[in-house]
Amino acid sequence: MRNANIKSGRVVVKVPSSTANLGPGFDSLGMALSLFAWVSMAPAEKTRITLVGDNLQGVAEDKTNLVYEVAQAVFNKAGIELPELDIGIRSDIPLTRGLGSSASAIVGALVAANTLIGQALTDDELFQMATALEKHPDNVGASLFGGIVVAAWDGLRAEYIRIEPPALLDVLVAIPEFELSTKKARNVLPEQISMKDAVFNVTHSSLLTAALATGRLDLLGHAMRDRLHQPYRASLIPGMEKILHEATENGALGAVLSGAGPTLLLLADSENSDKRIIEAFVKKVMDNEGITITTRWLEPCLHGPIVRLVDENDADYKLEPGQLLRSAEAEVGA
Ligand SMILES: Nc1ncnc2c1ncn2[C@@H]1O[C@H](COP(=O)(O)OP(=O)(O)OP(=O)(O)O)[C@@H](O)[C@H]1O
Ligand SMILES: N[C@@H](CCO)C(=O)O
Repeated sequence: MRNANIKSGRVVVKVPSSTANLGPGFDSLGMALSLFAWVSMAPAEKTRITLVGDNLQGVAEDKTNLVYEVAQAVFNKAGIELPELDIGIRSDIPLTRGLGSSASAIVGALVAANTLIGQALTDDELFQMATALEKHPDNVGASLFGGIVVAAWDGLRAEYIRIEPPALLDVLVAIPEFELSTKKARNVLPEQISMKDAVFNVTHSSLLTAALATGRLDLLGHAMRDRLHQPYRASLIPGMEKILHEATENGALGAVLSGAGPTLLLLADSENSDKRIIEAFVKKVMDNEGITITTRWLEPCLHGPIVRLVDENDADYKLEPGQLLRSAEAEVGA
């Protein structure tokens, strides 16, 4: 058993959501977004899990909860026993919509648990664990490091490089009311693709990465095209094909399926794009398909998790986990 430096207070972690793939960078490119989840964690006599807000319906409130399980994986790896936890989770990230809700929960749990045990694991160990749990590094990399992450995982080890997102990039997400699990959206993908389509994706993903790294917003429309996953997923998301094909004619820099979907993501130039036209176009297409969507303008999030250790003996923090998370926005930063 490792000599643990277990913190006595409560850890509160704010984690960004993420979009994966950015079109051709399937399982490789991710970008953190300004929509957040919070995980709070403290050692306890008996495990309690408190869910806050409307976005966590159906999430387990016992020891099968993803956040609890991931925390235990951290303690196991560090050789520390901490079986009972008081956990609070608040999320503004809708579940199973392609905005990395599971990745943010995994990253929040990893960082909170690791903070509780005095940073026993390195950032690299957390990234390797997160990738193995999520099975691809794009969402977890973005939530863990912020900005844009270019990552590759060979099933054993993941490597990444973080890129600072171009300035002046606005992000419209159109979130359908229906859910689409990553599992279902991966099941429609073919086992094999043609050399022609493979070459298309390698070249476009490389161009996209270079365009993002050098701020060439003018190339995004060309570079964000994909033949590896979006064409196969289109049947699951009415309106997607039209939005992807016509986005640039309607003022966007480019449009893609966000992660495994069903959310659609459109990029805009915050100084030169007419955001009203882009949003009206998306709403009209989805309305014609009879799909109800929520639209939100977001920005790339430049930071990974923000961590705060609070002393529960402090009168200000004598709060239930739920209340603490409600005030977490103010405490841990907007
Ligand atoms: N905050 C959370 N706490 C516990 N479990 C969560 C939390 N957020 C997500 N999950 C789990 O993750 C599942 C959603 O994962 P899934 O990969 O299907 O979608 P996603 O992560 O929202 O989308 P994508 O991976 O395409 O971006 C939920 O059904 C739930 O089981
Ligand atoms: N790269 C993954 C992301 C899922 O969130 C996919 O598209 O299946």
